[in-house]
Amino acid sequence: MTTTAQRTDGARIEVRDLTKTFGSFTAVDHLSFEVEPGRITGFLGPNGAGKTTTLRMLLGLVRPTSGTATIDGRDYRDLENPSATVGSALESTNFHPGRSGRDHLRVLAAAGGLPDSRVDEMLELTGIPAAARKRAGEYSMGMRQRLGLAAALLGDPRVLLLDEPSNGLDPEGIRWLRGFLRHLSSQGKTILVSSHQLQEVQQTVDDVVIIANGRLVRSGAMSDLRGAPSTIVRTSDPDRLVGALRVADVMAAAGDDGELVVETTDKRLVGDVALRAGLPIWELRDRKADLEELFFDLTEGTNRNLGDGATSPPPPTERDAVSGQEGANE
Ligand SMILES: Nc1ncnc2c1ncn2[C@@H]1O[C@H](COP(=O)(O)OP(=O)(O)OP(=O)(O)O)[C@@H](O)[C@H]1O
Repeated sequence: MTTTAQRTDGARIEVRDLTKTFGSFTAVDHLSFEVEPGRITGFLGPNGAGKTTTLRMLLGLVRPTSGTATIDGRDYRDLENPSATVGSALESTNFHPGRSGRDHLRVLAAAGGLPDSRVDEMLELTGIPAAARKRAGEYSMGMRQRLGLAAALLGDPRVLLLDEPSNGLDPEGIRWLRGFLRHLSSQGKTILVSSHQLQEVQQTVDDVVIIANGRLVRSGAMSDLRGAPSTIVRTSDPDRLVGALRVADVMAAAGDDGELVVETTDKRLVGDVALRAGLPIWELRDRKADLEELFFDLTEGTNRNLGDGATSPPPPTERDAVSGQEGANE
């Protein structure tokens, strides 16, 4: 791993007041957010929220109606060395089915002026060296995802844009991807990952950007979004324990299924208060606020693809795509 061994100079992604309309339909609506180097950022939203359209604008594949989407301070098309700046894997399916994984990467490497040795390094790095000679049409979904990742990494880019990279990976593959992205971010790379798999995202990302109906609904560090950590406790008489905790200056409220949510992480304190009150402890554990809960609270009922037609978009056309570049990076 010679080329990925050092820490890279960070490159920020900046989306400012970005809007994209298709006819009368607004797919992305005055969206602003930043993605920082050395961090993994999850890009979340219900189906049709505008994630892919935003990623395509960042890659210069779709022209914004207004606003800007820059990488390292520039529009994609103004980057001096695009393949060393940004790598992307937007879809995992569009490799030429008759071409081997290695040949596919060689074509991309040649186009980017990179040596063939880089191809073998990337096949190794993404765990598919044995599949190098196999035709891409025979790859499993998980292997196509890894090949897409290998293609994205060819130019050792400072920024990675990945659309649903864990789709089709088995549990071992998902664990591998998590470690792999963590390794890349520790080198200072800027990683933006769209995903629907919230449990997985929760374990992988440092920051999230959540959008709905093309608009930002929340962004920030996972640790801030989760709210204050607290403790779950279960006992025979929850009301009495709430009273006893209040005397000890600790607030508690009823949660689901007879449990209490206590506003402290000090489990020993909760246990001592219960003991003094003569109450049994049936369960005592940390409560980590759930990304899934937060996501549904923020985006409930906003899936435009399930609408009644009044708010649905027109059928996709290619006329708004930047001519000649459509699909160039995929
Ligand atoms: N070329 C196009 N012409 C018309 N409408 C489009 C076009 N491209 C995207 N849209 C619409 O814009 C909206 C946002 O689509 P987009 O693919 O960006 O959403 P997404 O958040 O990536 O969704 P998913 O999670 O399903 O991939 C959708 O309703 C989609 O149908």
